[in-house]
Amino acid sequence: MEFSYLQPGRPAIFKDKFVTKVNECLASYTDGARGEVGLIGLPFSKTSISMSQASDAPKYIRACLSTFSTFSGERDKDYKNFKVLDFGDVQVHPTDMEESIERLRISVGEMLAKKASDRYILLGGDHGVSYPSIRAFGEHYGEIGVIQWDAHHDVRNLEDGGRTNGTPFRSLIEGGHLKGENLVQIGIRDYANAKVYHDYTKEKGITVFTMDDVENTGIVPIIKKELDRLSKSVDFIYLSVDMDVVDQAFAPGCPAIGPGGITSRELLTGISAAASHPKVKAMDIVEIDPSKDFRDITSRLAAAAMLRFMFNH
Ligand SMILES: N=CN[C@@H](CCC(=O)O)C(=O)O
Repeated sequence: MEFSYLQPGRPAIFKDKFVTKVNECLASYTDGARGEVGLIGLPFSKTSISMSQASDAPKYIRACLSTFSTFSGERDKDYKNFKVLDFGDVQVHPTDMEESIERLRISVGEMLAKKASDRYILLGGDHGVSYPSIRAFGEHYGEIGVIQWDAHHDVRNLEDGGRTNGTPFRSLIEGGHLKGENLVQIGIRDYANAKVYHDYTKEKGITVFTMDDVENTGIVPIIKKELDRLSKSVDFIYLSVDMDVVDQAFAPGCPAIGPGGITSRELLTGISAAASHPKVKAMDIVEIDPSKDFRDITSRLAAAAMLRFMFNH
Protein backbone atom coordinates (compact mmCIF):
# COMPACT_ATOMS: atom_id res chain seq x y z
CA MET A 1 0.00 0.00 0.00
CA GLU A 2 1.29 3.52 -0.86
CA PHE A 3 1.28 6.07 1.98
CA SER A 4 -0.42 9.41 1.38
CA TYR A 5 1.68 11.71 3.58
CA LEU A 6 4.16 9.39 5.26
CA GLN A 7 7.54 9.89 3.62
CA PRO A 8 10.29 8.60 5.92
CA GLY A 9 13.33 10.90 6.12
CA ARG A 10 11.86 13.57 3.84
CA PRO A 11 10.97 16.88 5.49
CA ALA A 12 8.23 18.96 3.85
CA ILE A 13 9.89 21.78 1.91
CA PHE A 14 7.91 24.85 0.92
CA LYS A 15 8.18 25.61 -2.79
CA ASP A 16 7.20 29.00 -4.19
CA LYS A 17 6.82 28.47 -7.93
CA PHE A 18 8.36 31.89 -8.64
CA VAL A 19 11.51 31.32 -6.62
CA THR A 20 14.68 29.49 -7.72
CA LYS A 21 17.24 28.69 -5.02
CA VAL A 22 20.96 28.90 -5.80
CA ASN A 23 21.54 25.20 -5.03
CA GLU A 24 19.31 24.45 -8.04
CA CYS A 25 22.05 25.96 -10.27
CA LEU A 26 24.42 23.12 -9.33
CA ALA A 27 24.81 20.16 -11.69
CA SER A 28 27.22 17.27 -11.21
CA TYR A 29 30.01 17.28 -13.80
CA THR A 30 29.57 14.85 -16.65
CA ASP A 31 32.03 14.36 -19.50
CA GLY A 32 31.81 17.13 -22.08
CA ALA A 33 29.62 19.41 -19.92
CA ARG A 34 30.34 23.13 -19.66
CA GLY A 35 29.33 25.62 -16.99
CA GLU A 36 29.92 29.23 -16.03
CA VAL A 37 31.71 28.13 -12.85
CA GLY A 38 33.42 24.86 -11.84
CA LEU A 39 33.08 23.89 -8.18
CA ILE A 40 35.28 21.46 -6.23
CA GLY A 41 35.50 20.46 -2.55
CA LEU A 42 38.94 20.10 -0.91
CA PRO A 43 37.98 18.45 2.41
CA PHE A 44 41.34 18.38 4.17
CA SER A 45 42.21 19.76 7.62
CA LYS A 46 44.20 17.06 9.37
CA THR A 47 47.35 19.19 9.47
CA SER A 48 45.65 22.20 11.07
CA ILE A 49 47.61 23.61 14.01
CA SER A 50 44.32 23.92 15.94
CA MET A 51 41.76 21.14 16.32
CA SER A 52 39.73 21.56 13.15
CA GLN A 53 36.94 19.82 11.30
CA ALA A 54 37.22 22.21 8.37
CA SER A 55 37.17 19.11 6.18
CA ASP A 56 33.38 19.08 6.73
CA ALA A 57 32.90 22.59 5.34
CA PRO A 58 32.28 21.83 1.63
CA LYS A 59 29.02 20.02 2.35
CA TYR A 60 27.82 22.74 4.78
CA ILE A 61 28.62 25.55 2.36
CA ARG A 62 26.88 23.74 -0.52
CA ALA A 63 23.84 23.19 1.72
CA CYS A 64 23.75 26.91 2.61
CA LEU A 65 23.30 27.78 -1.09
CA SER A 66 19.68 26.71 -0.62
CA THR A 67 19.16 29.69 1.72
CA PHE A 68 19.61 32.16 -1.17
CA SER A 69 17.41 32.89 -4.18
CA THR A 70 18.91 33.54 -7.62
CA PHE A 71 17.37 37.01 -7.94
CA SER A 72 19.33 40.24 -7.42
CA GLY A 73 17.11 43.26 -6.85
CA GLU A 74 20.17 45.53 -6.93
CA ARG A 75 20.67 44.51 -10.58
CA ASP A 76 17.09 43.59 -11.38
CA LYS A 77 18.48 40.31 -12.70
CA ASP A 78 17.62 36.66 -12.12
CA TYR A 79 20.54 34.21 -12.34
CA LYS A 80 18.30 31.13 -12.38
CA ASN A 81 19.87 29.84 -15.61
CA PHE A 82 23.42 30.16 -14.29
CA LYS A 83 25.18 26.79 -14.40
CA VAL A 84 27.66 25.63 -11.76
CA LEU A 85 29.42 22.36 -12.60
CA ASP A 86 30.09 20.46 -9.40
CA PHE A 87 33.14 18.18 -9.59
CA GLY A 88 32.46 16.78 -6.11
CA ASP A 89 34.99 16.39 -3.30
CA VAL A 90 38.55 15.05 -3.52
CA GLN A 91 39.09 11.75 -1.69
CA VAL A 92 42.05 12.45 0.56
CA HIS A 93 44.19 9.74 2.16
CA PRO A 94 43.01 8.87 5.69
CA THR A 95 46.51 9.03 7.22
CA ASP A 96 49.20 10.05 4.69
CA MET A 97 49.33 13.87 4.72
CA GLU A 98 51.79 14.45 1.87
CA GLU A 99 49.83 11.96 -0.24
CA SER A 100 46.63 13.91 0.49
CA ILE A 101 48.24 17.21 -0.51
CA GLU A 102 49.38 15.57 -3.76
CA ARG A 103 45.87 14.22 -4.40
CA LEU A 104 44.49 17.76 -4.02
CA ARG A 105 47.00 19.13 -6.55
CA ILE A 106 46.32 16.33 -9.03
CA SER A 107 42.54 16.65 -8.69
CA VAL A 108 42.48 20.42 -9.21
CA GLY A 109 44.75 19.92 -12.24
CA GLU A 110 42.48 17.22 -13.65
CA MET A 111 39.47 19.48 -13.22
CA LEU A 112 41.24 22.30 -15.09
CA ALA A 113 42.32 19.90 -17.85
CA LYS A 114 38.63 19.23 -18.63
CA LYS A 115 38.28 22.89 -19.71
CA ALA A 116 34.67 22.70 -18.58
CA SER A 117 34.65 26.28 -17.31
CA ASP A 118 36.69 29.50 -17.28
CA ARG A 119 36.13 30.27 -13.60
CA TYR A 120 36.38 28.11 -10.49
CA ILE A 121 35.42 27.99 -6.80
CA LEU A 122 37.31 25.72 -4.41
CA LEU A 123 35.89 24.93 -0.97
CA GLY A 124 38.34 23.97 1.81
CA GLY A 125 39.31 22.52 4.09
CA ASP A 126 41.85 24.52 6.05
CA HIS A 127 44.24 27.02 4.47
CA GLY A 128 46.74 24.23 3.78
CA VAL A 129 44.66 23.32 0.69
CA SER A 130 45.64 26.57 -1.02
CA TYR A 131 49.20 25.29 -1.48
CA PRO A 132 48.30 22.38 -3.80
CA SER A 133 45.42 24.30 -5.35
CA ILE A 134 47.42 27.40 -6.32
CA ARG A 135 50.25 25.13 -7.55
CA ALA A 136 47.81 23.36 -9.85
CA PHE A 137 46.48 26.65 -11.23
CA GLY A 138 50.07 27.85 -11.82
CA GLU A 139 50.91 24.63 -13.68
CA HIS A 140 47.88 25.14 -15.88
CA TYR A 141 47.77 28.90 -16.46
CA GLY A 142 51.37 30.17 -16.00
CA GLU A 143 52.27 33.25 -13.96
CA ILE A 144 49.75 33.62 -11.17
CA GLY A 145 48.79 36.46 -8.81
CA VAL A 146 47.04 35.89 -5.49
CA ILE A 147 44.91 38.14 -3.33
CA GLN A 148 44.73 36.60 0.13
CA TRP A 149 42.12 37.71 2.65
CA ASP A 150 43.52 36.67 6.03
CA ALA A 151 44.19 37.66 9.63
CA HIS A 152 47.48 35.73 9.38
CA HIS A 153 50.44 35.76 7.00
CA ASP A 154 50.46 31.94 6.72
CA VAL A 155 54.21 31.90 6.05
CA ARG A 156 55.20 29.89 9.16
CA ASN A 157 58.43 27.89 9.15
CA LEU A 158 58.25 24.27 7.98
CA GLU A 159 60.70 22.88 10.59
CA ASP A 160 58.18 23.00 13.45
CA GLY A 161 55.87 20.37 12.00
CA GLY A 162 55.88 20.30 8.22
CA ARG A 163 53.13 21.71 6.02
CA THR A 164 50.15 23.00 8.00
CA ASN A 165 47.36 25.52 7.57
CA GLY A 166 49.93 28.12 8.69
CA THR A 167 52.40 27.45 5.86
CA PRO A 168 50.69 27.53 2.42
CA PHE A 169 52.19 30.78 1.17
CA ARG A 170 55.68 29.94 2.40
CA SER A 171 55.42 26.59 0.59
CA LEU A 172 54.33 28.31 -2.62
CA ILE A 173 57.08 30.93 -2.46
CA GLU A 174 59.91 28.58 -1.41
CA GLY A 175 58.84 26.06 -4.07
CA GLY A 176 59.03 28.73 -6.78
CA HIS A 177 55.30 28.43 -7.53
CA LEU A 178 54.44 32.02 -6.56
CA LYS A 179 56.53 35.18 -6.61
CA GLY A 180 56.39 37.30 -3.44
CA GLU A 181 55.58 40.41 -5.48
CA ASN A 182 52.54 38.60 -6.90
CA LEU A 183 51.03 37.99 -3.46
CA VAL A 184 48.77 40.56 -1.77
CA GLN A 185 47.61 39.98 1.81
CA ILE A 186 44.58 41.93 3.07
CA GLY A 187 43.25 42.15 6.63
CA ILE A 188 46.36 41.09 8.57
CA ARG A 189 45.65 41.59 12.27
CA ASP A 190 47.81 42.75 15.15
CA TYR A 191 48.78 40.22 17.83
CA ALA A 192 47.99 37.32 15.49
CA ASN A 193 51.45 36.92 13.89
CA ALA A 194 55.16 36.92 14.81
CA LYS A 195 57.80 39.52 13.88
CA VAL A 196 59.85 36.98 11.95
CA TYR A 197 56.89 36.37 9.58
CA HIS A 198 56.19 40.10 9.27
CA ASP A 199 59.86 40.47 8.24
CA TYR A 200 59.59 37.50 5.86
CA THR A 201 56.78 39.22 3.93
CA LYS A 202 59.00 42.31 3.51
CA GLU A 203 62.01 40.25 2.45
CA LYS A 204 59.96 38.43 -0.21
CA GLY A 205 58.25 41.56 -1.55
CA ILE A 206 54.74 40.50 -0.46
CA THR A 207 52.28 43.42 -0.36
CA VAL A 208 50.54 43.54 3.01
CA PHE A 209 47.47 45.56 4.00
CA THR A 210 46.76 45.46 7.73
CA MET A 211 43.38 46.04 9.35
CA ASP A 212 44.41 49.68 9.94
CA ASP A 213 45.05 50.00 6.19
CA VAL A 214 41.61 48.54 5.49
CA GLU A 215 40.05 50.98 7.95
CA ASN A 216 41.94 54.01 6.61
CA THR A 217 41.80 53.34 2.86
CA GLY A 218 38.76 51.12 2.42
CA ILE A 219 38.81 47.56 1.10
CA VAL A 220 37.49 48.34 -2.40
CA PRO A 221 40.13 50.99 -3.27
CA ILE A 222 42.85 48.62 -2.00
CA ILE A 223 41.58 45.77 -4.16
CA LYS A 224 41.15 47.91 -7.28
CA LYS A 225 44.67 49.32 -6.98
CA GLU A 226 46.24 45.88 -6.45
CA LEU A 227 44.28 44.26 -9.29
CA ASP A 228 45.46 47.02 -11.56
CA ARG A 229 49.08 46.41 -10.53
CA LEU A 230 48.93 42.59 -10.60
CA SER A 231 47.12 42.36 -13.92
CA LYS A 232 50.10 44.01 -15.67
CA SER A 233 52.40 41.12 -14.75
CA VAL A 234 50.30 37.96 -14.25
CA ASP A 235 48.10 35.82 -16.49
CA PHE A 236 45.61 34.77 -13.86
CA ILE A 237 44.45 36.08 -10.47
CA TYR A 238 43.34 33.73 -7.68
CA LEU A 239 41.46 34.87 -4.58
CA SER A 240 42.25 32.98 -1.39
CA VAL A 241 39.67 33.76 1.28
CA ASP A 242 40.55 32.64 4.79
CA MET A 243 37.33 33.30 6.66
CA ASP A 244 39.21 34.25 9.83
CA VAL A 245 39.86 37.62 8.17
CA VAL A 246 36.25 38.31 9.11
CA ASP A 247 35.59 39.51 12.66
CA GLN A 248 34.56 36.79 15.11
CA ALA A 249 31.15 38.48 15.37
CA PHE A 250 30.40 37.55 11.74
CA ALA A 251 32.48 34.38 11.38
CA PRO A 252 32.32 32.42 14.65
CA GLY A 253 32.99 29.10 12.92
CA CYS A 254 36.72 29.61 12.29
CA PRO A 255 39.29 27.85 14.47
CA ALA A 256 41.34 31.08 14.82
CA ILE A 257 38.54 33.59 15.49
CA GLY A 258 39.42 37.06 16.73
CA PRO A 259 38.12 40.60 17.23
CA GLY A 260 38.94 43.56 15.01
CA GLY A 261 38.50 41.81 11.66
CA ILE A 262 36.59 42.95 8.59
CA THR A 263 32.79 42.95 8.55
CA SER A 264 30.70 40.59 6.44
CA ARG A 265 29.78 43.61 4.23
CA GLU A 266 33.46 44.39 3.66
CA LEU A 267 34.09 40.78 2.68
CA LEU A 268 31.19 40.75 0.22
CA THR A 269 31.87 44.14 -1.37
CA GLY A 270 35.56 43.27 -1.60
CA ILE A 271 34.83 40.01 -3.42
CA SER A 272 32.39 41.76 -5.76
CA ALA A 273 35.07 44.33 -6.62
CA ALA A 274 37.65 41.61 -7.26
CA ALA A 275 35.37 39.22 -9.15
CA SER A 276 34.41 41.83 -11.72
CA HIS A 277 38.03 41.93 -12.96
CA PRO A 278 38.52 39.78 -16.10
CA LYS A 279 41.75 38.17 -14.82
CA VAL A 280 40.17 36.99 -11.55
CA LYS A 281 39.18 33.43 -12.36
CA ALA A 282 39.35 31.40 -9.16
CA MET A 283 38.49 31.71 -5.50
CA ASP A 284 39.05 29.39 -2.58
CA ILE A 285 37.21 29.69 0.73
CA VAL A 286 38.93 28.07 3.71
CA GLU A 287 39.08 27.72 7.50
CA ILE A 288 35.43 27.11 8.37
CA ASP A 289 34.96 24.41 10.99
CA PRO A 290 31.19 23.72 10.97
CA SER A 291 31.41 22.03 14.39
CA LYS A 292 32.43 25.40 15.89
CA ASP A 293 29.87 27.45 13.96
CA PHE A 294 26.61 28.89 15.28
CA ARG A 295 23.48 28.48 13.13
CA ASP A 296 25.81 28.03 10.12
CA ILE A 297 26.61 31.77 10.21
CA THR A 298 30.10 31.28 8.77
CA SER A 299 29.09 28.73 6.12
CA ARG A 300 26.21 30.99 5.10
CA LEU A 301 28.60 33.92 4.71
CA ALA A 302 30.83 31.68 2.59
CA ALA A 303 27.84 30.81 0.39
CA ALA A 304 27.08 34.55 0.05
CA ALA A 305 30.72 35.10 -0.96
CA MET A 306 30.27 32.43 -3.65
CA LEU A 307 27.27 34.34 -5.03
CA ARG A 308 29.32 37.53 -5.23
CA PHE A 309 32.06 35.70 -7.13
CA MET A 310 29.65 33.87 -9.46
CA PHE A 311 27.12 36.56 -10.30
CA ASN A 312 29.35 39.62 -10.35
CA HIS A 313 31.60 38.93 -13.29
N1 LIG B 1 45.35 29.52 8.26
C1 LIG B 1 45.40 29.84 9.43
N2 LIG B 1 46.53 30.07 10.08
C2 LIG B 1 46.60 30.60 11.41
C3 LIG B 1 45.68 29.98 12.39
C4 LIG B 1 45.80 28.52 12.51
C5 LIG B 1 44.93 27.83 13.51
O1 LIG B 1 44.76 28.28 14.66
O2 LIG B 1 44.45 26.75 13.12
C6 LIG B 1 48.02 30.62 11.89
O3 LIG B 1 48.89 30.04 11.26
O4 LIG B 1 48.27 31.25 12.90
